[in-house]
Amino acid sequence: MTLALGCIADDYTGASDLANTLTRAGLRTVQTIGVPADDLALPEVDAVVVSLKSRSIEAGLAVSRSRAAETWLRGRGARHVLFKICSTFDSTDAGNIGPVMDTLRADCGEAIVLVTPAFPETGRTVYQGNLFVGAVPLNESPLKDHPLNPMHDSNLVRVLARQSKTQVGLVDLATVTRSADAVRARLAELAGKGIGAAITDAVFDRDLETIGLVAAEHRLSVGASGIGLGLARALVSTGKVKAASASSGTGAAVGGPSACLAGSCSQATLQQIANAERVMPVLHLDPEQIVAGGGEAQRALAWARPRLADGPVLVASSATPEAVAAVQSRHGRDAAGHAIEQAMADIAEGLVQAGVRRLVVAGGETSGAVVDRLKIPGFLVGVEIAAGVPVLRAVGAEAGEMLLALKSGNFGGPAFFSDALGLMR
Ligand SMILES: Nc1ncnc2c1ncn2[C@@H]1O[C@H](COP(=O)(O)OP(=O)(O)OP(=O)(O)O)[C@@H](O)[C@H]1O
Ligand SMILES: O=C(O)[C@H](O)C(=O)CO
Repeated sequence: MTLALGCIADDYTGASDLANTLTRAGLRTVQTIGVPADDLALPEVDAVVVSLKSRSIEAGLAVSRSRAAETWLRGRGARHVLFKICSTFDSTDAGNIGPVMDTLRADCGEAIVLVTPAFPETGRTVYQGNLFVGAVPLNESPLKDHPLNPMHDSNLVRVLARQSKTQVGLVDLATVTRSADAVRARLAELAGKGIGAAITDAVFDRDLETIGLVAAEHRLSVGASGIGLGLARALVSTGKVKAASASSGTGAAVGGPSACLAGSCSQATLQQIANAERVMPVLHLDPEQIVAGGGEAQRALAWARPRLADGPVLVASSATPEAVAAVQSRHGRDAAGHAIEQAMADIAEGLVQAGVRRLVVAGGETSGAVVDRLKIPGFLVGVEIAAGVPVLRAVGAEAGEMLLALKSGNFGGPAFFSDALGLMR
């Protein structure tokens, strides 16, 4: 295997999102869970997205796991590595984007790293270094209430500078729209001043194509699916990769019972759950019972099992920012988050034991806990359900043939759960 592009994603939904984008841009792509075991049978691909559950863990651990992934990717020919972060730059001042970027940059000897979370397809744009979610700045968006990484500053030059050891500069939109050469010159100017990272403006896909052309000449970049799109288009347009047609289906039908799990507390997911209640049974978990070890997962499985024969069910821990804050104030943000993630994993394990082979999971951390518990080592990318969310076919899963959809909290349309199950046959 000689990779054209290696990617390290800091959560599983983000990895799935990026794998979807690369596939649709013509790169044969596979998503792995962690660094793959040597005996995992992977197809011949142009890109590998190594999924880590590293976004909200201690920075040192995030760095060591990212370095192991980088070593594996570069050992398989990846000249360029993309460190895939959230399009809403989910992180705190304690890390992890800055520390991981600093280490990967030192490892590959890169003078300066292009950084942009822009992903216009999902309404993420960057202007003068400020990240917008739709029409509002990041710090005025629902991401200000994120349970684990609340975002209170939309100026990413400031945000990254607080996390990184290097100085952080800006490549503004006027430079990006001027030309790739103008971007190259700006990067050289910044690097000449000892600046090691540059937040790069992007508002349209054409800006990402310019950025991707320049980024592909470097060894490392940091961003979301948007820069992935730019890199993929650059690899195809420069002839480094022969574009492959994206999957038109999800392969052989899997069948069997289906279920949905929602741990994301995003505004989008809350709306999607409310809409799902009109078409499938929905159980809302009690986070207090989960944290107290009150058998909430067992209660959920006892509720779900007799309903699976009649159709899909949805089990949700998701709650409003106010309710989440109340739970966190009583039990601590990390403790509450971890306990609920593990309860979701318990429920997923029980559902698979009950025969479920088609599973939709909402939330990156939630997906990480579920996929790890199901011991799924990798995924092939199927059809796109919504921007940033494909159907995934498990590779090497203990349970055998499975289809999953790992939905980023903020992604998907109002009827996402039904839409997903309709494509997961
Ligand atoms: N009712 C609740 N109270 C407190 N915390 C909760 C509750 N429900 C879920 N959580 C926690 O909130 C966090 C949600 O993070 P997760 O990454 O799963 O969703 P997300 O951030 O919306 O998704 P993405 O990262 O894909 O955008 C998890 O740690 C989860 O355990
Ligand atoms: O870039 C995004 O928003 C990705 O989908 C993600 O990282 C979700 O956790």
